[in-house]
Amino acid sequence: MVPMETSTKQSVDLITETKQSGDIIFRSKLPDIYIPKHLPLHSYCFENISEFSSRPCLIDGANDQIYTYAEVELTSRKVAAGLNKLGIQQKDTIMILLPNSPEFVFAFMGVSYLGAISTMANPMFTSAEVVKQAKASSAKIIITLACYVGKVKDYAIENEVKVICIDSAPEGCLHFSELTQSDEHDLPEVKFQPDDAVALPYSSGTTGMPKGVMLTHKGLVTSVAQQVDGENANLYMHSEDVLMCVLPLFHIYSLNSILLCGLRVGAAILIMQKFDIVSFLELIQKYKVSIGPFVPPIVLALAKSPLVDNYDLSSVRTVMSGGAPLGKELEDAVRTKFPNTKLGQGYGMTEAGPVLAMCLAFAKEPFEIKSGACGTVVRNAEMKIVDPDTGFSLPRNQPGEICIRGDQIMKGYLNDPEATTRTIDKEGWLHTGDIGFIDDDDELFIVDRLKELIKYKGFQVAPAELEALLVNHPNISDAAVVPMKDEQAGEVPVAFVVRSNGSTITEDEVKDFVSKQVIFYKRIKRVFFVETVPKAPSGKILRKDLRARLADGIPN
Ligand SMILES: CC(C)(COP(=O)(O)OP(=O)(O)OC[C@H]1O[C@@H](n2cnc3c(N)ncnc32)[C@H](O)[C@@H]1OP(=O)(O)O)[C@@H](O)C(=O)NCCC(=O)NCCSC(=O)/C=C/c1ccc(O)cc1
Repeated sequence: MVPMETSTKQSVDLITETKQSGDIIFRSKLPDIYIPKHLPLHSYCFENISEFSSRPCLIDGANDQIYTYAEVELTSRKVAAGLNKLGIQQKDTIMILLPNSPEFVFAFMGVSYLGAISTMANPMFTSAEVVKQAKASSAKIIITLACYVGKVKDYAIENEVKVICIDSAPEGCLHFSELTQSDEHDLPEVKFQPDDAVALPYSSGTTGMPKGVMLTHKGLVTSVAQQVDGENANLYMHSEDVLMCVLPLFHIYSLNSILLCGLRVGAAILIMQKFDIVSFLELIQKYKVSIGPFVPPIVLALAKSPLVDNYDLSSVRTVMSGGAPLGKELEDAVRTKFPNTKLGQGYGMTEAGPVLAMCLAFAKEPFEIKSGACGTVVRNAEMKIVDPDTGFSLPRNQPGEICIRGDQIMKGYLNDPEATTRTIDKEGWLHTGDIGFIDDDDELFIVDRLKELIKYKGFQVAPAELEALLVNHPNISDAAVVPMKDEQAGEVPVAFVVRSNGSTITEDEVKDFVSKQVIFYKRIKRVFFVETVPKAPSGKILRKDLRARLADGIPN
């Protein structure tokens, strides 16, 4: 690697705001660096492995099993060879339907070695939700646990999709050892293009149904480099760090900012399958976790749970919160409780690759930051704030839509050019649907959301998906779903429902109808019956009006 960074010293006259074709563009306070964008993701992640090949790479929190870097790298190549033996070729898609586990990592990296694409799905999804994603992504193999096979069995048989289990494989399924016992030398020669997709997470973006987000080798390499590369890395981590990996790897936050960043620097990645406060605290103490990338509900638990005082958490030097907004009060409370820990926020969105902004207090040579900010735009990228009505870019301290440009953003949505052009404009700017401003110190503050999205504990809920289910009910003629504030979850989905003529359908009936079809976090928490759903002449639901009604007090 040839770092082009000449100085890591903070310079007061660094130009972080420039004008280009009339646009006001913001950049990081950190200088741009050389990023090896030509490398495939796995080569980039394991580029420096010789420095730490015998160090722990993955620690399985469930059974204390440790896999070294050499083992993880070799097993990933074996998985690639095994997938190839099963007929998987470059550009084919594999579905990873797994909770956090070492096998998740072997599968994801193995798929990368083969030039194939991983689509990750929440194993708690209902059968309909999994099948929808498997179908849309044309997944050829599904890697899962025996207890989830029932969700995909019929689909797999009808479509000749192979199912591989990482535990005991039921009849008709293969065992993961078929992959890990392959000869790594049987890997075919793969010619990688930087713009080839490697990951296909699903996200609804600013509007509509969940869509496949094509993240490329170049995009993910760039995103990881923006965080952990350079003499003065923005998110400083190294091979002696232990990263807590409790956030689900099937979402891009954990996949990118924990797994891929951790691999790049040679850190130990401590895998937890499910959040449970006692085991979480025990594992932090036992393995001396130093970096905790979390979401606000976990930060809340750290601030509020009396159990925290029973453990020695002094090894934790960095706590990052992302995935949903962290209130200033909570941030201050945690800071007071853990004075020796750096706490700050990162701002990500699946489509943006995902990281747009990162707290500069996490840099190797840290900057002063303010509570409530979600970081400063990452290096090697451009950010602008756009007036949603006029499209003009705005100066500091004026809120508008946050837009980002750089090699890290998605290539586009799979098979959806219309949604892609709605999100990435002709000049390459990705429009986030979030409203924020940049202050005099280059810190970004998010203040509102233009997009429809609901965030339950950092999990995405797409209103359009729930509305489509609701209007399918014979006793419902129209429906709109919006977020309602919730202390535990941040937001929960609630529905405004128009009954069909003469129908007496009740709130519980509506809730049950939806609950049967969706994962737990998409369940509708309240139903408000209305005469009509407010709509613009174009037919677009006026969600702002409904959100305002909720803010004024519970309707009905
Ligand atoms: C760990 C959390 C915070 C809390 O988990 P929980 O305490 O189990 O609560 P849940 O509400 O999630 O789960 C509740 C239910 O699910 C059940 N459950 C739950 N996982 C299980 C299980 N593995 N088995 C079996 N039952 C289970 C659980 O038992 C429970 O069941 P029940 O009591 O019947 O309702 C969990 O909500 C969580 O992982 N949230 C994070 C989601 C997430 O990663 N989002 C990121 C999206 S991508 C993005 O925004 C990117 C931003 C980004 C930002 C910065 C960056 O640097 C980069 C990126």
